Amino acid sequence: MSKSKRTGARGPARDVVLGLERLLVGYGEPVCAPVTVDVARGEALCLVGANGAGKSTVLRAVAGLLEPLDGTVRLHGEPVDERSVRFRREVACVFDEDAWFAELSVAEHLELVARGHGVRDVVDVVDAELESQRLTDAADQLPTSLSSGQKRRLLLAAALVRPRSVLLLDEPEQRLDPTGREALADRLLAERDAGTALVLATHDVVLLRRLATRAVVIDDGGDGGEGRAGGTCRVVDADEAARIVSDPVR
Ligand SMILES: Nc1ncnc2c1ncn2[C@@H]1O[C@H](COP(=O)(O)OP(=O)(O)OP(=O)(O)O)[C@@H](O)[C@H]1O
Repeated sequence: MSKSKRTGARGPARDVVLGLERLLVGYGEPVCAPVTVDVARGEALCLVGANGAGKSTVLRAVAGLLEPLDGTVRLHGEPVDERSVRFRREVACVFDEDAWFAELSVAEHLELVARGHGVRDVVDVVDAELESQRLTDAADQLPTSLSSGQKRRLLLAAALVRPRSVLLLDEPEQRLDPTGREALADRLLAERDAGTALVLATHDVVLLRRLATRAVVIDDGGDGGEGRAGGTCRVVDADEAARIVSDPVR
Protein backbone atom coordinates (compact mmCIF):
# COMPACT_ATOMS: atom_id res chain seq x y z
CA MET A 1 0.00 0.00 0.00
CA SER A 2 1.35 3.46 -0.79
CA LYS A 3 2.41 5.74 1.99
CA SER A 4 -0.03 8.45 0.87
CA LYS A 5 -2.95 6.01 1.19
CA ARG A 6 -1.90 4.91 4.65
CA THR A 7 -1.33 8.40 5.95
CA GLY A 8 -5.00 9.15 5.28
CA ALA A 9 -5.89 12.67 6.37
CA ARG A 10 -2.33 13.70 7.19
CA GLY A 11 -1.09 16.72 5.31
CA PRO A 12 -1.89 20.42 5.28
CA ALA A 13 -5.49 19.92 6.40
CA ARG A 14 -4.77 17.77 9.46
CA ASP A 15 -7.43 18.26 12.09
CA VAL A 16 -5.58 17.53 15.32
CA VAL A 17 -7.76 15.88 17.95
CA LEU A 18 -5.28 14.69 20.58
CA GLY A 19 -2.02 16.31 21.57
CA LEU A 20 0.59 14.81 23.90
CA GLU A 21 3.18 17.35 24.98
CA ARG A 22 6.26 16.12 26.81
CA LEU A 23 3.93 13.65 28.49
CA LEU A 24 5.74 11.84 31.29
CA VAL A 25 3.93 8.91 32.89
CA GLY A 26 4.59 6.46 35.68
CA TYR A 27 3.78 5.35 39.17
CA GLY A 28 5.76 7.77 41.32
CA GLU A 29 8.75 7.21 39.02
CA PRO A 30 8.58 7.54 35.22
CA VAL A 31 8.17 4.28 33.32
CA CYS A 32 9.48 5.69 30.04
CA ALA A 33 10.85 8.83 28.43
CA PRO A 34 8.52 11.79 27.76
CA VAL A 35 6.46 11.60 24.59
CA THR A 36 5.40 14.42 22.31
CA VAL A 37 3.06 13.58 19.44
CA ASP A 38 -0.35 14.49 18.10
CA VAL A 39 -3.12 12.54 16.42
CA ALA A 40 -5.55 13.98 13.89
CA ARG A 41 -8.91 12.83 12.59
CA GLY A 42 -8.48 9.79 10.41
CA GLU A 43 -5.10 8.85 11.85
CA ALA A 44 -4.01 5.81 13.84
CA LEU A 45 -1.09 6.15 16.21
CA CYS A 46 0.37 2.85 17.38
CA LEU A 47 2.36 2.55 20.61
CA VAL A 48 4.96 -0.16 20.29
CA GLY A 49 7.68 -1.48 22.56
CA ALA A 50 8.67 -4.51 24.59
CA ASN A 51 6.63 -5.89 27.51
CA GLY A 52 6.80 -3.41 30.36
CA ALA A 53 7.98 -0.53 28.13
CA GLY A 54 5.08 1.67 29.24
CA LYS A 55 2.49 1.46 26.43
CA SER A 56 -0.50 0.79 28.70
CA THR A 57 0.66 3.45 31.12
CA VAL A 58 0.80 6.06 28.34
CA LEU A 59 -2.67 4.98 27.18
CA ARG A 60 -4.07 5.24 30.68
CA ALA A 61 -2.79 8.80 30.93
CA VAL A 62 -4.30 9.64 27.53
CA ALA A 63 -7.61 8.20 28.76
CA GLY A 64 -7.47 10.45 31.82
CA LEU A 65 -7.24 7.43 34.15
CA LEU A 66 -3.74 8.24 35.37
CA GLU A 67 -2.43 11.68 36.32
CA PRO A 68 0.70 12.47 34.27
CA LEU A 69 3.91 13.03 36.24
CA ASP A 70 4.61 15.92 33.89
CA GLY A 71 3.49 17.33 30.56
CA THR A 72 -0.01 17.40 29.16
CA VAL A 73 -2.58 15.56 27.09
CA ARG A 74 -5.04 17.75 25.22
CA LEU A 75 -8.30 16.89 23.49
CA HIS A 76 -9.17 19.59 20.92
CA GLY A 77 -6.64 21.80 22.69
CA GLU A 78 -8.19 21.39 26.15
CA PRO A 79 -6.40 19.47 28.92
CA VAL A 80 -7.85 15.98 29.32
CA ASP A 81 -10.36 15.70 32.12
CA GLU A 82 -11.97 12.30 32.47
CA ARG A 83 -14.78 13.89 34.46
CA SER A 84 -15.80 16.25 31.65
CA VAL A 85 -18.93 15.30 29.74
CA ARG A 86 -17.32 16.24 26.39
CA PHE A 87 -14.35 13.99 27.08
CA ARG A 88 -16.51 11.04 28.06
CA ARG A 89 -18.76 11.61 25.05
CA GLU A 90 -15.89 11.67 22.57
CA VAL A 91 -13.42 9.14 23.93
CA ALA A 92 -14.14 5.40 23.78
CA CYS A 93 -11.71 2.93 25.34
CA VAL A 94 -10.99 -0.77 24.92
CA PHE A 95 -8.83 -1.75 27.83
CA ASP A 96 -8.18 -5.20 29.23
CA GLU A 97 -10.90 -5.25 31.81
CA ASP A 98 -13.81 -7.46 32.70
CA ALA A 99 -16.46 -5.21 34.22
CA TRP A 100 -19.83 -6.79 33.64
CA PHE A 101 -23.16 -6.59 35.41
CA ALA A 102 -23.70 -10.19 36.48
CA GLU A 103 -27.37 -10.23 35.53
CA LEU A 104 -27.25 -8.54 32.08
CA SER A 105 -26.89 -10.45 28.82
CA VAL A 106 -24.42 -9.57 26.09
CA ALA A 107 -27.09 -7.71 24.09
CA GLU A 108 -28.41 -5.94 27.20
CA HIS A 109 -24.91 -4.68 28.02
CA LEU A 110 -24.52 -3.20 24.57
CA GLU A 111 -28.01 -1.68 24.68
CA LEU A 112 -27.21 -0.09 28.03
CA VAL A 113 -24.01 1.46 26.69
CA ALA A 114 -25.70 2.70 23.51
CA ARG A 115 -28.71 4.14 25.37
CA GLY A 116 -26.44 5.80 27.94
CA HIS A 117 -24.71 7.62 25.11
CA GLY A 118 -27.93 8.82 23.54
CA VAL A 119 -27.84 6.51 20.50
CA ARG A 120 -31.04 6.38 18.48
CA ASP A 121 -32.13 3.09 16.93
CA VAL A 122 -30.41 1.25 19.76
CA VAL A 123 -31.65 -2.19 18.76
CA ASP A 124 -30.50 -1.82 15.14
CA VAL A 125 -27.09 -0.47 16.16
CA VAL A 126 -26.57 -3.25 18.69
CA ASP A 127 -27.73 -5.96 16.26
CA ALA A 128 -25.31 -4.70 13.61
CA GLU A 129 -22.41 -4.66 16.04
CA LEU A 130 -23.25 -8.13 17.37
CA GLU A 131 -23.15 -9.33 13.78
CA SER A 132 -19.90 -7.52 13.07
CA GLN A 133 -18.26 -9.04 16.15
CA ARG A 134 -19.68 -12.52 15.42
CA LEU A 135 -21.60 -12.41 18.71
CA THR A 136 -25.15 -12.74 17.40
CA ASP A 137 -25.45 -16.32 18.62
CA ALA A 138 -24.19 -15.26 22.05
CA ALA A 139 -26.53 -12.25 22.38
CA ASP A 140 -28.58 -13.83 25.17
CA GLN A 141 -25.66 -15.28 27.12
CA LEU A 142 -24.20 -13.69 30.23
CA PRO A 143 -20.76 -12.18 29.54
CA THR A 144 -19.21 -14.39 32.21
CA SER A 145 -20.16 -17.41 30.10
CA LEU A 146 -18.26 -16.18 27.02
CA SER A 147 -14.88 -17.45 25.89
CA SER A 148 -11.95 -15.08 26.42
CA GLY A 149 -11.90 -14.13 22.73
CA GLN A 150 -15.66 -13.49 22.77
CA LYS A 151 -15.26 -11.30 25.88
CA ARG A 152 -12.61 -9.32 24.03
CA ARG A 153 -14.98 -8.85 21.09
CA LEU A 154 -17.73 -7.74 23.48
CA LEU A 155 -15.39 -5.06 24.90
CA LEU A 156 -14.71 -3.88 21.37
CA ALA A 157 -18.42 -3.91 20.55
CA ALA A 158 -19.14 -1.79 23.64
CA ALA A 159 -16.76 0.87 22.34
CA LEU A 160 -18.26 0.73 18.85
CA VAL A 161 -21.98 0.97 19.68
CA ARG A 162 -21.49 4.46 21.09
CA PRO A 163 -20.53 7.74 19.42
CA ARG A 164 -16.79 8.61 19.53
CA SER A 165 -14.19 10.78 17.88
CA VAL A 166 -11.28 9.09 19.66
CA LEU A 167 -10.75 5.37 20.17
CA LEU A 168 -8.08 4.16 22.60
CA LEU A 169 -7.23 0.45 22.52
CA ASP A 170 -4.81 -1.56 24.60
CA GLU A 171 -3.59 -4.57 22.62
CA PRO A 172 -7.00 -5.17 21.00
CA GLU A 173 -5.59 -8.23 19.19
CA GLN A 174 -5.15 -10.11 22.48
CA ARG A 175 -6.91 -13.47 22.65
CA LEU A 176 -8.35 -13.18 19.12
CA ASP A 177 -7.94 -16.04 16.66
CA PRO A 178 -6.61 -15.29 13.14
CA THR A 179 -10.13 -14.69 11.79
CA GLY A 180 -10.83 -12.36 14.68
CA ARG A 181 -7.57 -10.47 14.09
CA GLU A 182 -8.39 -9.99 10.41
CA ALA A 183 -11.88 -8.77 11.29
CA LEU A 184 -10.40 -6.43 13.91
CA ALA A 185 -7.98 -4.93 11.38
CA ASP A 186 -10.82 -4.43 8.86
CA ARG A 187 -13.05 -2.83 11.48
CA LEU A 188 -10.38 -0.47 12.83
CA LEU A 189 -9.34 0.52 9.32
CA ALA A 190 -12.94 1.45 8.52
CA GLU A 191 -13.08 3.34 11.81
CA ARG A 192 -9.91 5.28 10.99
CA ASP A 193 -11.08 6.05 7.48
CA ALA A 194 -14.41 7.30 8.85
CA GLY A 195 -12.45 10.00 10.70
CA THR A 196 -11.92 8.63 14.19
CA ALA A 197 -8.53 9.32 15.79
CA LEU A 198 -7.12 6.01 17.03
CA VAL A 199 -4.38 5.36 19.56
CA LEU A 200 -3.51 1.74 20.19
CA ALA A 201 -0.85 -0.24 21.94
CA THR A 202 -0.05 -3.33 19.92
CA HIS A 203 2.44 -6.13 19.37
CA ASP A 204 0.69 -7.24 16.17
CA VAL A 205 2.77 -6.37 13.14
CA VAL A 206 -0.11 -7.07 10.74
CA LEU A 207 -2.37 -4.64 12.57
CA LEU A 208 0.46 -2.14 12.66
CA ARG A 209 1.16 -2.45 8.93
CA ARG A 210 -2.50 -2.18 7.95
CA LEU A 211 -3.56 0.54 10.33
CA ALA A 212 -0.79 2.79 11.60
CA THR A 213 -0.27 6.23 10.16
CA ARG A 214 2.54 6.79 12.67
CA ALA A 215 3.91 5.08 15.74
CA VAL A 216 5.64 5.87 19.00
CA VAL A 217 8.44 3.44 19.70
CA ILE A 218 8.96 3.19 23.45
CA ASP A 219 12.42 1.94 24.27
CA ASP A 220 13.50 1.38 27.86
CA GLY A 221 17.15 1.86 26.99
CA GLY A 222 17.95 -1.81 27.44
CA ASP A 223 17.59 -1.81 31.19
CA GLY A 224 14.57 -4.09 31.32
CA GLY A 225 12.21 -1.29 32.24
CA GLU A 226 13.67 -0.47 35.63
CA GLY A 227 15.48 2.78 34.90
CA ARG A 228 14.84 5.34 32.21
CA ALA A 229 18.27 6.92 31.86
CA GLY A 230 18.84 5.61 28.32
CA GLY A 231 15.17 5.31 27.36
CA THR A 232 13.54 7.07 24.43
CA CYS A 233 10.09 7.61 22.95
CA ARG A 234 10.54 8.13 19.21
CA VAL A 235 7.84 9.04 16.73
CA VAL A 236 8.38 7.07 13.52
CA ASP A 237 6.45 6.36 10.35
CA ALA A 238 4.48 3.14 10.01
CA ASP A 239 7.08 1.35 7.88
CA GLU A 240 9.84 2.01 10.39
CA ALA A 241 7.58 0.84 13.25
CA ALA A 242 6.75 -2.38 11.38
CA ARG A 243 10.46 -3.03 10.82
CA ILE A 244 11.17 -2.49 14.51
CA VAL A 245 8.33 -4.74 15.68
CA SER A 246 9.27 -7.48 13.17
CA ASP A 247 12.91 -7.35 14.19
CA PRO A 248 13.17 -5.82 17.70
CA VAL A 249 16.95 -6.33 18.02
CA ARG A 250 17.69 -3.88 15.22
N1 LIG B 1 -0.30 -0.09 38.77
C1 LIG B 1 1.04 -0.13 38.67
N2 LIG B 1 1.82 0.26 39.70
C2 LIG B 1 3.17 0.25 39.62
N3 LIG B 1 3.84 -0.11 38.50
C3 LIG B 1 3.12 -0.48 37.44
C4 LIG B 1 1.70 -0.52 37.46
N4 LIG B 1 1.24 -0.93 36.25
C5 LIG B 1 2.35 -1.15 35.51
N5 LIG B 1 3.47 -0.89 36.22
C6 LIG B 1 4.85 -0.99 35.74
O1 LIG B 1 5.04 0.03 34.76
C7 LIG B 1 5.88 -0.46 33.72
C8 LIG B 1 5.16 -0.29 32.40
O2 LIG B 1 4.04 -1.15 32.39
P1 LIG B 1 2.98 -1.12 31.20
O3 LIG B 1 1.87 -2.03 31.59
O4 LIG B 1 2.65 0.28 30.87
O5 LIG B 1 3.86 -1.76 30.01
P2 LIG B 1 3.40 -2.23 28.57
O6 LIG B 1 4.36 -1.64 27.60
O7 LIG B 1 1.96 -1.95 28.35
O8 LIG B 1 3.67 -3.81 28.65
P3 LIG B 1 2.96 -5.08 27.95
O9 LIG B 1 3.43 -5.12 26.51
O10 LIG B 1 3.48 -6.23 28.74
O11 LIG B 1 1.48 -4.91 28.07
C9 LIG B 1 6.23 -1.90 34.05
O12 LIG B 1 7.52 -1.90 34.67
C10 LIG B 1 5.15 -2.30 35.04
O13 LIG B 1 5.63 -3.26 35.95
